[in-house]
Amino acid sequence: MISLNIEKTFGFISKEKVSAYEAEVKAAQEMLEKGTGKGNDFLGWLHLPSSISDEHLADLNATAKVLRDNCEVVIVAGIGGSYLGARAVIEALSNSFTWLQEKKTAPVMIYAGHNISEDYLYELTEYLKDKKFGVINISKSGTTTETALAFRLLKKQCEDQRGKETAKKVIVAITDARKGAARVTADKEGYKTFIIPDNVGGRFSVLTPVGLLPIAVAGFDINKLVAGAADMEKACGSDVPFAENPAAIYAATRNELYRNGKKIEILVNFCPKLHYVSEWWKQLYGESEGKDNKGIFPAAVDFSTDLHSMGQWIQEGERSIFETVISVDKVNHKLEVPSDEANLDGLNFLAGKRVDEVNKMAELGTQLAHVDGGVPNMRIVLPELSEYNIGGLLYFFEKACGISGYLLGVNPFNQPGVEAYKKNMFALLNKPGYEEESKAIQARL
Ligand SMILES: O=P(O)(O)OC[C@H]1O[C@](O)(CO)[C@@H](O)[C@@H]1O
Repeated sequence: MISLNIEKTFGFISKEKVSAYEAEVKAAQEMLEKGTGKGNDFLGWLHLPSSISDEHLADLNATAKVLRDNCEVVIVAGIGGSYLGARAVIEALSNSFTWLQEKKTAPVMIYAGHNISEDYLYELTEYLKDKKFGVINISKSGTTTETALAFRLLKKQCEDQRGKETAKKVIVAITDARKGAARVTADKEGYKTFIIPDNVGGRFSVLTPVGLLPIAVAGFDINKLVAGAADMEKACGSDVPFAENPAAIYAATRNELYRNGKKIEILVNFCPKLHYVSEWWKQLYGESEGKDNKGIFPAAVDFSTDLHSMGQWIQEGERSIFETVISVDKVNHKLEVPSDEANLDGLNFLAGKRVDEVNKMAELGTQLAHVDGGVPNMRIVLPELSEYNIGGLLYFFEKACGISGYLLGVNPFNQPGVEAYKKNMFALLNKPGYEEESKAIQARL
């Protein structure tokens, strides 16, 4: 199970001040449990892990098998919470070069519907031309432009290449039970569908079929992922005392840092496989807390890579940041630094050492340097990258986010600000129904 260490924040905020959040956190947890807080119609994620049935997992695994048996490539079409969770888990657990390996144990997973780049979509459709591919179309609203546009292209190509009957077998829709264009199309075409519950918002949906189906298709054990999340649900439960509850402590610490002028949280990893965990986390916290002119800005870096770009800013720039490091204790493979007779690179002092030992010293050295430079530091340790631990990590962040949003005094479960760009885009594109907005926006150009 993951563990949290906040010792290296204490030069900046006091332990007593963090402990003093106990009552506030308790109130926030009660609001979540009793559904008395803002956004209380979106609390379906709270006890989701412990309520997932074996039958549901079996249905997901069976559908994943159909896709695995019939596809060389599977496209996950979705944006935001409708793709980031799946990508986060799949990339965290996959071989870094999985798509280059000759002997494949699972379909190549590709993501679309998360941008409107003509080149991206053209290149994707070109790549797919000789591939037996399938599509998982994921959209809670069923009307998101980016995803709908990509799906329109992919559906046609799949039907043209594989025939309508096979396309029906290898296209799966994950969407609302009743409404939205994705639902209408799936029902009309007879696709297998999974439902995103009404009371689970996109960014909290990784443990619904939104995340679970693609993760299973990619060959990972969703039963273990859910088990890890369920154990974390217990560990972060409202009955767990504040001092032993990682979600409570994380939420309290980051809010105390925020109240002391630390407006930016940088999620750090020392393992590139975690890049998309950070992307998922950015949406979770950004959409949940960034409103009412408030909220910690969630940023992320991949170290040691970004020590050679953002490292300077973090060490010596404006002191408005703190770091939360995700550290993986045990790596999955062993590789030692070889000795070299000529030693031209001067690295023989590392000969015989594990590469991970060098990485761990980079991590420790960075932590000490950044704390010395005025950057408070929290550390989340994962024993290793596994389905179980990643499941726990995701739920930990979700629970802490719910608590943290209530500590901040916002509704952590809406995202009204996202509509502004959509309204302008539709007005600029003369979407029917936007005539007034179109006129108004044209007058501004
Ligand atoms: O699943 P949908 O409805 O396509 O939405 C995708 C994403 O878009 C947003 O609604 C923001 O526009 C996110 O909250 C969500 O995760």
